[in-house]
Order: sequence, then structure tokens, then C-alpha cells
Amino acid sequence: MNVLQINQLTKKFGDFVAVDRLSLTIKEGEIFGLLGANGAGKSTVINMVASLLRVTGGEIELLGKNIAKHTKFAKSNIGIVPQELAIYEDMTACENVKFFAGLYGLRGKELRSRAEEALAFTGLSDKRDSYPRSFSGGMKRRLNIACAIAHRPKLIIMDEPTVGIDPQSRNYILNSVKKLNEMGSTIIYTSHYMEEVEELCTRIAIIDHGKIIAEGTKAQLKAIITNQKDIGIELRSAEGLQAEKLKRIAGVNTVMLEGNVLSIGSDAEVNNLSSILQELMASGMEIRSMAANEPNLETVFLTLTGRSLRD
Ligand SMILES: Nc1ncnc2c1ncn2[C@@H]1O[C@H](COP(=O)(O)OP(=O)(O)OP(=O)(O)O)[C@@H](O)[C@H]1O
Repeated sequence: MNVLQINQLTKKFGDFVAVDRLSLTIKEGEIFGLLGANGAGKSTVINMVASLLRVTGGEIELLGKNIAKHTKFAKSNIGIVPQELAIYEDMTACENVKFFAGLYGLRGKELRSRAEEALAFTGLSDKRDSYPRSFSGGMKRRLNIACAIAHRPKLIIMDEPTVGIDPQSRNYILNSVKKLNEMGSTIIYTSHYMEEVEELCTRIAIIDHGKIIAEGTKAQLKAIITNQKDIGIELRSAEGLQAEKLKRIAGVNTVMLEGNVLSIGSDAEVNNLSSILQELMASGMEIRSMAANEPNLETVFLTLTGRSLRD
């Protein structure tokens, strides 16, 4: 069954096209990753799915029903964990969860028991009567999740839920995503952290300039670049590196530097290693180690867009 079907979705802000005739189908039980650089259009897409933003064009169907026509149905079947924290500092943790569960349509005894359940799920039961202003960033994020899941939505959307939080809360959140999925929710997870998307998601769409430029399982996405080899070179110092010269070597497609580690994407069949090494030595680079890397989603993104996921 399709949980979500998006057809030709478009969003314009004035003349600027943030989402450009984007179509996408998400099936029941998937953890679907939307991967893209800052400003690619991820939040704009999911805010339209969550009816937080008006669409300029196109249609969104949730479980076969058009969300613009079935607003109450959509509200009770979608839970969104927005990128910006949406919790009230002057309400206790429990009051926050009840408030949002109420907005999603829960009432009475059911609302109370589901709120406790959501607090327990996010590890916040002992903080139920505390005010979020005393919480760490990670705890606030978990409360944000509790607010989005108490009404047991069929589709849970998480917009970069691990940005700016401590590693412990990050692991907690990643495990929560897996558990919520095992308990029957379909998940949309947006991130520009390639590692998280690789770990969590069953299917991934790479979005760039408001368009999907590639879509599939991890294996399918990596297969797009099987004709590519990835060379990792650790330098003692990258000072004085001339990336432009490396890019001009035959077969080299991408050159990326993170700290002192250089990643070079090259056509697999071109034997250019000695040219690369000569160029590095000519510009005074001292090589600490070298390795042939497995292509990852970052390489896929870089190959398709010519840019890195993180600026
Ligand atoms: N309200 C708005 N008015 C004008 N432009 C906007 C508005 N909201 C978003 N944009 C623009 O639309 C584009 C897509 O933004 P969006 O927030 O969807 O990207 P994103 O992929 O979620 O990025 P990030 O990872 O930084 O959250 C960006 O260029 C952004 O500046």
C-alpha cells in the first residue's frame, strides 16, 4: 500500500522555485530518506506534506486520500517533528505532549494514556512535570518527538532531528526511529548527514534544487557510480593543495578535501594514480596514507551534483 503519493509538487516563493514538479511514492513500512544539501528543498517538501505550507501546484495523497480535501484525516495520520523545536517552555513536558496530541485529534482518557506512553517511549517519564527550559537540547528534541507520536500516526516525518544535539541523544533518536518503524509507522527522515541516512533508511531520494535527482535503495544508488573508483589520501598538511590541477588529470571527476583527507573520485578504468601522486608531490604534499574507498552516498551526491552535501 502507498502511504504517500506526491505528484508534480511545486512550491514557489515569489519567482523562486523551491520545489520543482517533484513526484514521489512512499510505501507502507519504509524508512524513507530525503537527502540533500542545505537549501535543497527538503523542509519545503515535508512542510507541504504536513499541511504547514500551502502548495503552489501538484497533489499530495496520504493513504489514497488527497490531503487538501481530507484535512482532518491527514492531521490524525501524520506526525511531524519539525526542524525548529516546537514546544512551549511555560508548559510541563506532559502538558506539551497533551497539547499537541489534542491538536492531532485525541481527547479524554485516550489522550492522557497516549501522552504517558509517548513520554515513556522517549525516555522522559521522570521529567513529565518538569518545564522544558531546564532540558538539554537533546531532551527538548525527544520531547518534540513525543509531541509528534502520541496520536500514533501512520506517517511520521522527522526533519533533521539530530542537528545540534549530543551523541547520546542522537543515538537515542536513531534507535527511536527504528523502533517506531518496527511498531508500524512509515517514516520520512530528512538529513544532510549521509551516515544517518545510510544507517536508517530503506530507500533514499537525493534532492537538489527542488528536484529528485536520484532515488532507490542504497545499493541502487551506489550502482549509479559503479564505474567510479574512490581514492582516499591522507596528507600531513593540505596547505598549498591545488585541487584544480588534480581535477584536470584524465579520469578525475571529483576532488573533495575534509581536514587533511583528500577524496578523489575517478573513472574506474583510467589508470591515473601515478599522475595524481606526481601532482601532489609537485605541489609539496606529504602523503601519510592512501586507500581505495568504497563509494558511499556522499560520492553519489558529489558525482551527480558536483557539490558536497555539507558546505
Ligand atoms: N518562506 C520562504 N521564503 C522564501 N524562500 C524560502 C522560504 N522557505 C524556504 N525558502 C528557500 O527555499 C529553498 C529550499 O529551502 P528548504 O528549507 O526547503 O531547504 P532544505 O533542503 O530543508 O535545507 P536545510 O537543510 O538548510 O534545512 C532555499 O533556497 C530557501 O532559502
